[in-house]
Amino acid sequence: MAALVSLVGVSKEFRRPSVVRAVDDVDLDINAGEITGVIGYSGAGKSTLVRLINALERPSSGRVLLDGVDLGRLTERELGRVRSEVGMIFQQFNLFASRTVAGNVAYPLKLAGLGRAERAARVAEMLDFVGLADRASAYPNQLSGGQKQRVGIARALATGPKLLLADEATSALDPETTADVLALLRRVNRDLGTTVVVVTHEMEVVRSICDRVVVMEQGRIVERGPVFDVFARPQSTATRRFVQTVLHDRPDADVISRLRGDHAGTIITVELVDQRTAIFDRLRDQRVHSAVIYGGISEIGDRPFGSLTFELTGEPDAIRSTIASLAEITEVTEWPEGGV
Ligand SMILES: Nc1ncnc2c1ncn2[C@@H]1O[C@H](COP(=O)(O)OP(=O)(O)OP(=O)(O)O)[C@@H](O)[C@H]1O
Repeated sequence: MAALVSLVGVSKEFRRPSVVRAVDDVDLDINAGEITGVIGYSGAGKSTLVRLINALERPSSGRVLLDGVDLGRLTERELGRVRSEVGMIFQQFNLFASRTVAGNVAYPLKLAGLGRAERAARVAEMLDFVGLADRASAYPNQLSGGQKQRVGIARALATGPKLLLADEATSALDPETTADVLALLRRVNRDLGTTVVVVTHEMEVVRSICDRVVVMEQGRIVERGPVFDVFARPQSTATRRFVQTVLHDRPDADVISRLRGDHAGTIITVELVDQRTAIFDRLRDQRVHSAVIYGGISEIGDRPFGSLTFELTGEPDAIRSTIASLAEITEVTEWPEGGV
């Protein structure tokens, strides 16, 4: 897949008040046509990474290429043109309070030199796309947070950029509004073909819309890959912690000891990756009684993902062969009797 953005050995140091390496020797390709999530805790370097991509910051070393063009080699004037191919939305929306919704969306079109009629047509088209056609003459302070971000998206996309950068774009919104704005970003990607980079500290944002994820810690990329793979096999401690914030299907030690109090049988947790029905087929074959006592299934992309915890009761031999049979098709955790 073609990279729209490539970072090659990029570092960014800030020297005041003391030396901080906000981005530390990062190599990264952002694929054209995908939604890439950049996740990390506060201070990991996410915002700096994004500001390097739209040339608001220049790297201390390394190269940033946008569509094959090395941003470091461009003049300020050429950079201006490149920046118009990159839209950006922000946590605090950054709308002009003194301009109407239509005026906000028209602003970048004016800068790009479009005439009045062309501007009006494009503004109408964009407001229609984000579902705010009826609020064109409202002012930002008359809008909800979700509506403000829709205006931000319409404004960012008005000039038809190839790339949309979303820096914590849903962090100031409630969960329901967040889901609406994320659905809109997905539509931007699918319907307009815009490549999207989403900076977030929330794994739910990554789970719900991203194709790929990059995990940052102390300026470095500690993990990357397709979202499904990273959820299924998180490698770093930071990634595992992020994954746990959205997957509530795996019992922890406290849950297991509580379950033990109510269930005298053998307790196992079965990972569920794609093979929803096969697990039940295997359980049906055996002379073992099984009951689901904990678990959950969610989706990543369009694929089911989760785990189920069963209590198995029956003859020890039959239980052993059930577990062996399940282990042929998925990962099985058998919780020891004495606690975990
Ligand atoms: N202009 C600057 N001058 C000095 N230090 C900076 C500057 N911008 C960022 N930093 C420092 O670089 C590091 C990375 O900051 P950055 O904002 O990129 O992280 P982040 O992951 O986006 O965090 P947050 O989620 O809190 O915004 C931090 O230690 C920060 O204090």
